Amino acid sequence: MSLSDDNRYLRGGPVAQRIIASVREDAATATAEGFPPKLISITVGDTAAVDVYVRNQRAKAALAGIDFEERRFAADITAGELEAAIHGLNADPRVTGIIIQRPVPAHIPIKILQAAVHPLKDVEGMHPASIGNIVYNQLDLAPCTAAASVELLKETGLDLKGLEVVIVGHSEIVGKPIAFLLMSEGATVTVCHHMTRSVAAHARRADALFVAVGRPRLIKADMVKPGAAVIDIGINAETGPDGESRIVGDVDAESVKHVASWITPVPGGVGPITVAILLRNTMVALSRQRARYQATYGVVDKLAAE
Ligand SMILES: NC(=O)C1=CN([C@@H]2O[C@H](COP(=O)(O)OP(=O)(O)OC[C@H]3O[C@@H](n4cnc5c(N)ncnc54)[C@H](OP(=O)(O)O)[C@@H]3O)[C@@H](O)[C@H]2O)C=CC1
Ligand SMILES: Nc1nc(=O)c2c([nH]1)NC[C@@H]1CN(c3ccc(C(=O)N[C@@H](CCC(=O)O)C(=O)O)cc3)C=[N+]21
Repeated sequence: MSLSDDNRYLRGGPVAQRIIASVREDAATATAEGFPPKLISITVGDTAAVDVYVRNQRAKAALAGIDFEERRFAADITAGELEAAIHGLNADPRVTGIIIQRPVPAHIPIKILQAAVHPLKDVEGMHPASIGNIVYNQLDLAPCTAAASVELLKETGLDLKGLEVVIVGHSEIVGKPIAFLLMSEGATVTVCHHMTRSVAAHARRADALFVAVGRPRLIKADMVKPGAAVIDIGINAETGPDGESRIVGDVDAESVKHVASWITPVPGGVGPITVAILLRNTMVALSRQRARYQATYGVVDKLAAE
């Protein structure tokens, strides 16, 4: 298929803008009704990809009318202290959503933190009780990056039913949820990881290739089927030839763009949609909390209840 360079790029900006515009309307209505949305981000230690994400969360939350607060903790904090902080946020009625930025330092088991977030405030769908929803095809609150990646694939117009999809990377937050979301859509899914014998052999069969590993230029042109859609999820900070720090993905875009029919740029691809979906998930969490509030107190309006 011959496409101009411009059409080859699946840009996330316009999709993100659409989502944020709709979140903004919902947030304004909820705020007027006495339920202002508030998102809390928890960061432990320092990671470049997290800094980029948090910076964009802050900027886009402001655009959408969602209150945003970052809580930063030193890398030597204990798991118990963090759990206590999360329990405090669970108990605070002003807090709608809590996101725990990954990675956390090795001495803190991430699962303990994810399980500490109340499922009604779990805006990433990472609580053990939440992640099961996508296995049961309840997809309205899925892990943000996975949902964002699938959203971008849909922009190609490809029919997902029976589509041959290969995912490289099987983390709980990206690769695995993408596999479940795509199975729900009827795709045939292969998942590769560091023990896969030949990632290239699998990748070359894919009509749609998702890559979430965290290794710049892991995927080269000879690993891609001509005409495929390539969704690059990697966010890696590296120093460019000019000595400046820059963000690159996991795909060698310069070579792959000549083989693939669609490729997501980094930056400007999956990342902006991830942020938009986090905000959308915050509104989904808010409406679940309102439903709980109504069921408990029999009123829809917190202000009217006072
Ligand atoms: N754009 C966005 O919105 C987001 C981007 N990211 C980015 O995506 C990337 C991946 O993130 P995340 O999933 O959290 O990372 P993890 O480190 O948790 O997972 C990486 C995965 O890649 C697999 N892997 C490692 N080496 C290879 C290899 N040589 N071949 C095949 N698979 C391999 C690992 O397998 P195994 O476990 O078997 O070793 C693991 O499943 C990072 O660059 C991150 O910054 C992450 C979240 C959101
Ligand atoms: N619990 C958790 N969930 C995550 O989803 C998660 C995480 N932890 N830890 C860090 C990674 C990384 N990540 C990014 C998301 C969006 C951009 C983003 O907005 N990128 C833009 C902007 C780039 C820029 O401003 O330079 C882009 O790609 O165009 C970046 C990085 C989410 N992650």
